[in-house]
Amino acid sequence: MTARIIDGKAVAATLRAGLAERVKSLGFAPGLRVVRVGDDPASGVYVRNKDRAAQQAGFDSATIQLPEDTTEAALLAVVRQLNEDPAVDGILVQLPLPAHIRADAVIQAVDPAKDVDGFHAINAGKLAIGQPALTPCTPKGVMHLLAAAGASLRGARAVVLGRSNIVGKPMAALLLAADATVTVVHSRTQNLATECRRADILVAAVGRPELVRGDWIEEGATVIDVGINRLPNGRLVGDVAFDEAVQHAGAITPVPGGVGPMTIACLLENTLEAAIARRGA
Ligand SMILES: Nc1nc2c(c(=O)[nH]1)N[C@@H](CN(C=O)c1ccc(C(=O)N[C@@H](CCC(=O)O)C(=O)O)cc1)CN2
Repeated sequence: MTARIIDGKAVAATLRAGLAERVKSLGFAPGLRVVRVGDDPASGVYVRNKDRAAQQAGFDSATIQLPEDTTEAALLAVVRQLNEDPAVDGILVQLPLPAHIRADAVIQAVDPAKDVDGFHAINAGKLAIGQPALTPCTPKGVMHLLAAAGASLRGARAVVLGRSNIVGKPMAALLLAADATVTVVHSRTQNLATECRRADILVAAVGRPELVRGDWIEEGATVIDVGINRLPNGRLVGDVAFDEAVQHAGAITPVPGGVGPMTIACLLENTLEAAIARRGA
């Protein structure tokens, strides 16, 4: 079997075009502010791409760039100012932050109504108990990809590889809400390969280049690769050994061009949702 490739760039472009149409009909431009601290080069690329995508879709978007030696107190003051600004609907603090800043303190300082990353404990808690919430962009993007691929989730065995607050845990909650039977596995799980082989739907989000081999994949399974790992030779690979996996999966996302573009499209979707909820539009 050779898997069908799930084209994240195309799905993201369609989602962004639909959002741009909805923004046009709003009569105001939803406000997004992305805060970047320091000079991490990958973050620089992601933040520029977010800003460009937001502006193209008609959002009022700007990046606030702060120096590497910004103190936690100074960053918290910026977040508080954005919380108070009525023109701002969505706030995102780009991660990773420099080591001297406690990321969690910053995440919990964002007004939950403007938390377009969906990382605040209020939004994470609502998602966990099945209430409407701003939902983390990457797992939300995965759900869009699964829908675009025609994956049927009800009663399917879904395995999430990774247990981060940003991807693994919210991913499991979203799949559970869609009636999948969900197992979360991680670096300490015994017999990872055997666990993964049980999956009809496998979401790999563990941050280990090409950890998932072809023989970890059930014939015909849908494989979503959230990993974005840069090898020393500069090549970008996922958490799944794509050339092997494509021989077993029924459908698979590539890296690049799979989940990554969806993360940005879903940030715009969250910002529009936050704007509508805040302004009663
Ligand atoms: N505050 C947040 N920080 C981070 C998040 C997040 O959701 N919120 N996620 C990641 C980075 N990220 C968005 O911020 C992100 C990563 C990758 C892509 C993407 O489009 N990747 C391309 C490849 C790009 C390349 O060449 O490097 C792809 O996969 O096709 C978008 C967004 C960590 N931080």
